[in-house]
Amino acid sequence: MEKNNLANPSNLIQSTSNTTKFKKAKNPKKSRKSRKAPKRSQDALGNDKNHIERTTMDDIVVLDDVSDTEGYDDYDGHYDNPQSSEISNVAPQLKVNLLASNEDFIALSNSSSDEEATDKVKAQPTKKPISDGVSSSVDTTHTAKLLTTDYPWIINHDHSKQKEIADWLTMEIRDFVSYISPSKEEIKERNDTIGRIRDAVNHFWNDANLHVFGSYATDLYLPGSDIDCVIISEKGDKDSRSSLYALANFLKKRGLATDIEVIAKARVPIIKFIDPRSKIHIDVSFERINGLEAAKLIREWLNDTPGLREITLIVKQFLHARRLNNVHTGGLGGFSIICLVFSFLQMHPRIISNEIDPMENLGVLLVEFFELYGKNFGYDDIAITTANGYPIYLPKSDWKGLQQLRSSFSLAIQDPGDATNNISRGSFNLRDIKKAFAGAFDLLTNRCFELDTASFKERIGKSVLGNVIKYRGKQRDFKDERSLVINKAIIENENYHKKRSTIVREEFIESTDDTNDEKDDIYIVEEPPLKKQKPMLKKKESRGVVKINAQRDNIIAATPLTTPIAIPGEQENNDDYNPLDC
Ligand SMILES: Nc1ncnc2c1ncn2[C@@H]1O[C@H](COP(=O)(O)OP(=O)(O)OP(=O)(O)O)[C@@H](O)[C@H]1O
Ligand SMILES: [Mg+2]
Repeated sequence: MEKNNLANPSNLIQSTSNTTKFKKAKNPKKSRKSRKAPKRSQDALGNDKNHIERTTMDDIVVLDDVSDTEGYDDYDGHYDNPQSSEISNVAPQLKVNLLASNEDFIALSNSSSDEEATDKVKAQPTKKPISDGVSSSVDTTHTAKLLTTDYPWIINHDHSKQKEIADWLTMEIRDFVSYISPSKEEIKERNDTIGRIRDAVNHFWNDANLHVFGSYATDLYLPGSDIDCVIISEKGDKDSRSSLYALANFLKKRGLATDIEVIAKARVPIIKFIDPRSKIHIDVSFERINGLEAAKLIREWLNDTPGLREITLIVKQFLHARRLNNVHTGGLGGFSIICLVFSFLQMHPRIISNEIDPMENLGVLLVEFFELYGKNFGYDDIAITTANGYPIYLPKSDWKGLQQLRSSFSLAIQDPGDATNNISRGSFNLRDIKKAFAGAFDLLTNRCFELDTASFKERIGKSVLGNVIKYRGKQRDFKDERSLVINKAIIENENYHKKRSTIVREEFIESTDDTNDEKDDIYIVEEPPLKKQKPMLKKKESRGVVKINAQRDNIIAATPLTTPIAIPGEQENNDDYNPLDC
């Protein structure tokens, strides 16, 4: 069993090298691929994890998960990264070295066009990288403007003159984020894609609508990320095997879907396909609102947590490039990554005390993130959860409903929308994830030391961040054009929640009116009817002593699990919300 010290961010501050010094807060705030069919996967013990029966009907792959237990663990929208045979087939020791030395890099985008581009890049006579592997030139003569550098975010963005290497890293992180953030065309393409599929769904089922959740509804997508959607209907009956198959067939006949897979019997039944026009991978699930709730919550986290988007995108790219973001093969999914970064930033002692401005210290924070989850975190004993909207650490033994884990050395993150759900339970390859994070910490700190002692001349054309992440694919502009085109998925998700809260309020008023009629002037406040209490956290309440104590006591908060905050009149499956009214 692997034992670790408990996570203690205050240790991290001391252990961070002089080359990655924090920058004090200037204005401290007042307070705080081509789609492949999934492979049969094995669990940590080598047992067949999901007994998938596979048939093909009318070119649609139908997958039946007869174990019917795992749901999101198996079908979570991450088949976009078929396991790299190069990595999976190497001997374990070598694999570790590859992960730690950043030699396992796989290009960023999963869309077939970008894969093609990547292949072309490999075929190009690329300029031989200088000794540190960095080349800052771009082959502009080639019509497709393919990159001949692994670190394109440094092109025309030279920060080598920065006195503090930590500042240099912070600037590179910002450049990377603006480099991979979506252009007007990309946002429009995603909007149009969803529009086409929604029209088809409305046409096929007149009581149903398509909603978007996941990274497109939170603006946390990388180029080539899939789009997660859910169909919700008035009748609530669209999750049957026959409905899934009928819709898949309809989309195919309309020319709206290729490479279709129907995964009907998982806990979360799903259709996966590629939109032929945009080549974007789409996942459609059915009759579940929790993803829509999570999208709203994550957007609130993003508003309240400076640096969350930046560090999350870097970590996502870091894991994506190592094929460690695929839950199906034991990697860490997007949702878990966001929770880890949110928890790290929200519990950082120097952010809590307003000593530092996270946006000015992204570099050190990234190094510390890798140190925390690569070296110090107590995976054996500690779970991550939220209380009153704030993340806290919780001894695993205090999480009463925690599902059986494959091993005590495993990540446990409580779903903020469902206290019984450990969202990282499928991430059984924690050893490689942890090693990759630890390796990234070593690589980044070594790089900082190396560049700190280098002359300005020696630093030219070098990258700090490029020591741990790379980008290959089509050349992009440094344009974050999210403010120029509306992301319709976000607007629709906001409208969905507005509409939903209006219905909930009206129902509540109606139920109290009835009471008044009957009892005349005897005023009785009735408990609103609850089908099932769901602990979806609302906006943050008081941070109180929970987190402060958690920090001081080595971040073990012996607080009870998230207190359920019930929404009056909420019905889990039938919320009376008519998506067509939106
Ligand atoms: N294990 C899980 N349990 C419950 N809900 C989950 C789980 N995994 C994913 N989800 C839901 O699906 C949504 C999308 O998850 P996913 O892991 O695809 O993240 P993402 O932000 O879309 O990242 P990516 O860009 O890599 O697809 C989450 O926001 C969450 O609502
Ligand atoms: Mg997704």
